[in-house]
Formats: sequence, C-alpha cells, structure tokens
Amino acid sequence: MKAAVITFPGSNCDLDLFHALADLNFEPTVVSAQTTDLSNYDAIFLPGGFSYGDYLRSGAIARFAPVMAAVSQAAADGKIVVGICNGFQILTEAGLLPGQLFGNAQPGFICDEVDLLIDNPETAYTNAYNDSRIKIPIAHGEGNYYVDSATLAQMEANHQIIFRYADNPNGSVADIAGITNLAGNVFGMMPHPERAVDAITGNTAGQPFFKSILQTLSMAVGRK
Ligand SMILES: NC(=O)CC[C@H](N)C(=O)O
Repeated sequence: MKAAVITFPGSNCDLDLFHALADLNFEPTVVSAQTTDLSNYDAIFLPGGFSYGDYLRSGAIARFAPVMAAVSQAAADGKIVVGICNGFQILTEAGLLPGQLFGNAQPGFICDEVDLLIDNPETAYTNAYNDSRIKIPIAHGEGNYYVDSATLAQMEANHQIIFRYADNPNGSVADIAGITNLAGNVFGMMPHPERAVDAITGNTAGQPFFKSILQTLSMAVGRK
C-alpha cells in the first residue's frame, strides 16, 4: 500500500513515521508540503512536530500549505487520512476533524507514556488489537482536545471516539485521545503510535495500529 508522509517545515516525526510504515509493510514516501497531487497514494499521514514553528496556534499555518487541498481531496475521496499529534492539530484546523486542540490544562510540554483505552475495537485503526488497554507515548504542549457538547454527543452516538486516556494528562474533554470524522476515513490522535513499533524501545503497542490500517486497506482492494 502506498502511503504519503507529508513533511511540513518544522515536522519532526516524519522519519519515525516513515520507518514505522516501512517496517510494517507499507510503501511509504516522504512528500513535501508543496506537493499538490496525492492521487497516487492509498493513505495519507500527517506527522508530529512543530509545523511552521507552531506560530499563532499549532497547525494554524500548516492548514494553508499547498498540500492541504490535496489532503482534503483525499479525505473527500474516502481515502485513509491520519494525523498524529501535530498532524491531528492540522486536521482539526483544516476542518477535516471536529474540535480543536488547546494548551494542556496544566500549561507545559508533557513527554510521557500513558495508558489508552480502545473505545471502538472494530475500526480501521484498531481492528488488529487484542487488548483494550495499551500504553503509547505522548509528547505535546497543546493536546487539550475540546469540542462543544452537541458535537460531542453526535460523535459518541456515531462511535467516532476511538481512543481515550485512562488517566487524562492534558484536560481533554471526555478523556479523548483519538477520533475520526463521521465517515471514519479521517483520523487524528495526540499520542504517538509510531514511537512504539520497535522492540528496542521497550514498547510495540503501536504496531497493531498500523497493522489495522494495512488490513483495512487490503480488504478494500480485495473487494474491488
Ligand atoms: N509532538 C508533537 O507533534 C508536538 C505537537 C505540538 N507542536 C504541541 O506541542 O502540542
């Protein structure tokens, strides 16, 4: 499966994501934020980091990068679009995911490993997990997810909340750590599964995340 990893000026998790995807049998390519055509890719990944220096607000400038029209097109075409950490912030700023990421409730950057609860085990992002509680690294200053209560109720009813924090580290509403759009093909999470794919790091709980996506894409190709 061909995967694009978009690199914005200031991205710093693009190569981690590239290696995670390569190790887990995707065919990844790192693609510049100047790219205007993503039609060759089966899945699009927006990595973590500090795009455009996090100026104004994390993701607020990146959403205007030339590549974002192609990301919106991919999302509209039903392709898998995944944003991790800063990538999640960019997708909310672009309006491709509901809500907004604010500064952590306790101001400051948190670098830690936290427990996540898998709310929905039957999604494109979780179907390869056997456990409902996993440990995944976090590294953010603006991970405090907010969405208004009417939208939250719709998201809950539509099973759009995929991961929740077992012990909320940043003040996110409803302990939300990862969500999808209504259609389920656009996904964002603050924790970093790409930092938990290699046994040498002591944690491989991120592997099933990527395996789930690959499995889902392979089944979709099989159906064509
Ligand atoms: N690791 C990251 O992607 C950091 C995201 C963002 N710049 C923040 O601090 O919230």
